[in-house]
Amino acid sequence: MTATATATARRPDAAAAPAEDVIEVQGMAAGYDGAWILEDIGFTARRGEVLGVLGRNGVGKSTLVNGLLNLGPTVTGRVLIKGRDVVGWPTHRIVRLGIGIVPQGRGIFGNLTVEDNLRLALFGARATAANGWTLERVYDSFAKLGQRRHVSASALSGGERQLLAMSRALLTQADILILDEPTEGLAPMVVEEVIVGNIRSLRREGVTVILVEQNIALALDLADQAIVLSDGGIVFCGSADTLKQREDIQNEYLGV
Ligand SMILES: Nc1ncnc2c1ncn2[C@@H]1O[C@H](COP(=O)(O)OP(=O)(O)OP(=O)(O)O)[C@@H](O)[C@H]1O
Repeated sequence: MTATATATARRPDAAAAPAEDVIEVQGMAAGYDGAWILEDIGFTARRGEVLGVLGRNGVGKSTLVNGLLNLGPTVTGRVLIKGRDVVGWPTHRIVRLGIGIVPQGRGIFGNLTVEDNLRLALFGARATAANGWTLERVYDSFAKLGQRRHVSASALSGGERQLLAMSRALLTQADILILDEPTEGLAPMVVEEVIVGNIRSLRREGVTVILVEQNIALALDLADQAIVLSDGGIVFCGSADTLKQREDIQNEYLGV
């Protein structure tokens, strides 16, 4: 049922940076209270690529990505982030390697302004080895946030909240960004205008994106590589282009 594979296909417009593996997972199990949700998980993600994490509701996608950061689930096996095995590390130490997460539900402070939300993220950032993200760069890259910097975050639209959450993660100096269902609850036009374009530009800048998505068409459009989870393991690991052609896998495991 499970499969471990390293997928290597790259899109022609992939970032020019060397395609080093920034995440390498081997024989990982993750679960809660002594019961494993996922076992024998193995995959790699390369710098500047989008990796889609797909599967039906409740299959363990959030458990997997939260496990990478030691954010709740119990994890065994090997989780190498930029070559360091982080299993057992506290989350704050893992984050310092340059990996950020935008959790499902976004995790922003509604009673603070947009700018205060961003400044809080900067406050916790590494003092050295910065990835170059500053408030000014956020406002340049995500113009909508610049226009609304003094507005309370609770007044933002769903798409703007998602941008704010992504920006907060980038300001912690992340160059690996985990997005857990970024399109959830957003209108199709907002998804297209706000999410798709910005994920593409992050990728062009060399940010590695781990994209957990229920919207399979969108994920396959954005992703270079994909893994599909089912029954506690990986049932597909390979290029998004291959998965696009595997209607059997899409039908059986993704309900397409
Ligand atoms: N904190 C927790 N404690 C115990 N069980 C949990 C916890 N979080 C999730 N689970 C269980 O782990 C399983 C996988 O949940 P998870 O949220 O990882 O799936 P998912 O694929 O992300 O689902 P969805 O697409 O609905 O967000 C579910 O059976 C869920 O009930």
